[in-house]
Amino acid sequence: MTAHLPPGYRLEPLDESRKRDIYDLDAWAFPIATSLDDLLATASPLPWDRTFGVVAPDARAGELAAMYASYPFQRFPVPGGELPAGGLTWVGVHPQHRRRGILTAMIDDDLARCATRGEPLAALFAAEYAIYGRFGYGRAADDLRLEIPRGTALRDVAGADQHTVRIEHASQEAHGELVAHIHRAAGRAPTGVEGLNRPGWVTRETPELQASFWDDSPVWRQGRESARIVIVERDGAPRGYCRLRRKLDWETAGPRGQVSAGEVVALDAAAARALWGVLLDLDLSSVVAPFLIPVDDVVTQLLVDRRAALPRLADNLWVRLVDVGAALAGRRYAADVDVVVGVRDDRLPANAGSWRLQAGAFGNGSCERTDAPADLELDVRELGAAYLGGVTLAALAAAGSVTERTPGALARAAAAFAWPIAPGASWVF
Ligand SMILES: CC(=O)SCCNC(=O)CCNC(=O)[C@H](O)C(C)(C)COP(=O)(O)OP(=O)(O)OC[C@H]1O[C@@H](n2cnc3c(N)ncnc32)[C@H](O)[C@@H]1OP(=O)(O)O
Repeated sequence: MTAHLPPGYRLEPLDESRKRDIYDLDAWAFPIATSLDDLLATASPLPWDRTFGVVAPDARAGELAAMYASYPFQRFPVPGGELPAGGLTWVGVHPQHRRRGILTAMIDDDLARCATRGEPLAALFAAEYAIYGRFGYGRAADDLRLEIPRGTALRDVAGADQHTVRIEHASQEAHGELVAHIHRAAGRAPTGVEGLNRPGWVTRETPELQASFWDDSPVWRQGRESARIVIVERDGAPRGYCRLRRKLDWETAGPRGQVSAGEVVALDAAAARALWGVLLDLDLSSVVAPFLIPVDDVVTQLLVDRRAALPRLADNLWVRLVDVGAALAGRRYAADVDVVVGVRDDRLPANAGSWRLQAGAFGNGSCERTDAPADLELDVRELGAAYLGGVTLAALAAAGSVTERTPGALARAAAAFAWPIAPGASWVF
């Protein structure tokens, strides 16, 4: 099913010279109080060779009706490995032009480009939950939002007291390499076991994404201080970091400061305990709110009373299989598996049909087309949901979205597709 733009509309590549038009359109799609000039002063994360606009038939010079971009993730973490993926982002349609099929046409354009570039996956963060399922994206990961009261008790971890602490102004120049190194290492082996990675723990792979992450323009402060960083070190080597901003409010009863913590990332439990110990004891603060954390993050085990942190679940990554064969062969499985999967895919017919997946537990596998009857049948959307190992095929079957044709196949496949580490990205793209 390939959609086309409405009559008279045309798609065109956008380069950096169109930045003002892009930010103007973006501010129409995502209302924001900040002036266009202030927005233009921020570091742009956009990949200029993968950014596209839609122009209406009656457009004034430079005026955009819609846009989208796609980050080039060469090393998108999948269970037990990495694959190229397109990270769909900055999707926006001007309110004047909505609900006439422009997003649908842009999705088709993006998926076709992913296929041409050899990216077997597409991934995104959804602005609204209901938008992307119809296009074959499945909700593949959740994350936790916490509000942890100051002084909340943490369980002890041996070695935590061996760490020293640095608290500094955060900058790319001073901390860029340190943060990139710890972030990547923490995703590659959260338990210290090589190969047992965190799927979806995508890194900021381009210089533009790096610059945007570190950008500390006043626009992003919203009444809070400039960016700071807490680093915990052991024997002089950095083992964990958290970039944060504090905001101080006074009430009759005293100070009510909030700590907006960005990523809280550590290389082992002792470093995590040391880092959270600092965050939960900052003077004049009353609550620490990490932006988002994986659902199985170490802190969920360290909190003596997790309820006190008011945990809430949010959807994290959505995944779309662009090339079912390459995607299924490109990840590892947590149990031996030999299953024929019957896939429906109305958008990308090359994915539709039966695929035989064979793999040994935590080893290499293959996925080939077959004429054999399917053991399991499902839509490509469900395959995307299960792909990172955080949503089980059994849960999808319970909801009527996966059909078992061969008795026993669901249990075996569900165990194999699951992954010991919960998936999720630590930042929103
Ligand atoms: C990965 C990211 O960048 S997420 C950011 C997404 N952007 C935003 O949320 C900004 C504000 N919203 C917008 O810009 C637009 O409304 C968009 C991009 C969400 C939708 O664009 P449109 O061009 O109106 O979508 P289009 O006309 O192709 O709609 C296709 C289908 O999706 C449905 N749809 C579109 N938006 C939504 C929504 N927010 N919630 C539920 N359904 C939606 C339409 O109803 C339509 O359904 P139908 O085929 O059954 O008729």
